[in-house]
Amino acid sequence: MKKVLSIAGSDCSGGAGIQADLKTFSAHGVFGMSVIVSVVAENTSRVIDIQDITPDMIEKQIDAVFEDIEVDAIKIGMLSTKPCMEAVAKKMEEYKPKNIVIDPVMYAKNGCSLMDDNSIETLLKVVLPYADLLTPNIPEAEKISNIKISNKEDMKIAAKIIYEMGCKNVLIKGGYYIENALDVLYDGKEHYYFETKRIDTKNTHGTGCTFSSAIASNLALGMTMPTAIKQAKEYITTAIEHSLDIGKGNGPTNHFYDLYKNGLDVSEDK
Ligand SMILES: Nc1ncnc2c1ncn2[C@@H]1O[C@H](COP(=O)(O)OP(=O)(O)O)[C@@H](O)[C@H]1O
Ligand SMILES: Cc1ncc(COP(=O)(O)OP(=O)(O)O)c(N)n1
Repeated sequence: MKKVLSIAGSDCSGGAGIQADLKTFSAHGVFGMSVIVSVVAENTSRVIDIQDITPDMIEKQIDAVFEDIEVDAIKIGMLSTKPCMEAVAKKMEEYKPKNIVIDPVMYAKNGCSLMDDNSIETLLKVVLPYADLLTPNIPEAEKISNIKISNKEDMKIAAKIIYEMGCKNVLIKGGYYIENALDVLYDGKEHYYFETKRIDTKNTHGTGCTFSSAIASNLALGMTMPTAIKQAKEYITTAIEHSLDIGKGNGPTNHFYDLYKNGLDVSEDK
């Protein structure tokens, strides 16, 4: 069984962060592991508070995984402060794992900040170079590239600017902000486009976490980058199409729709 690690924050309401990552790993048939970087008191409507795990404890969690288990891919999500970023980058340098997908989480969909604004330089200089794939959404890509993104052409330009900062591939996700759900990949040579119709739903909590974890799972399973993204795009689109009206705000996506769509038989006399 392929083994995939999430290094991210915990969303107690279950739709985003570590919880979304582990559900996504299970839905892909890979063995999921987690290093918790921050504990976030949040739900489908708001972020109440954030408590970071100490850098020393982040490092020890990463050591505990790597001294024992071969890791086939990593998804890195919310890194709220400079010390958290430095701890994770130090361990990436030490263990040099393959297939690192980094979702540079800055804000939750409800607008609440998940990253200290003063840490962006550290994110770009210390963390970004470890990314086999960086997956910013439009506001994150605007912050990183320093350009305004309003259409596909802007996405292409921003992707090139971000690629030049040192990641191996960049995928700008246009789901929430561009008319169609268009994502643009740039690998240093070519642009690739992944496009679906925009699904009219408010229940999109955790889409970015789920998408990046699906890509990491697919890379662990041996797919090439474009194929891993194409398959993950199909997965996230289905998960959004069948998203769950749970909570009072933006409900979560449905990670196990494919598993349950025909009715899971849980009878005992089989
Ligand atoms: N309403 C939607 N309909 C279809 N696809 C969507 C929708 N919202 C997001 N997506 C897709 O979900 C994935 C995650 O993107 P996005 O929601 O922009 O990330 P984030 O959660 O980081 O803001 C992308 O493939 C994006 O195109
Ligand atoms: C703990 C934690 N990590 C990341 C996020 C942001 O997740 P994302 O997939 O971008 O989903 P939205 O917050 O935009 O719905 C989070 N909320 N919590």
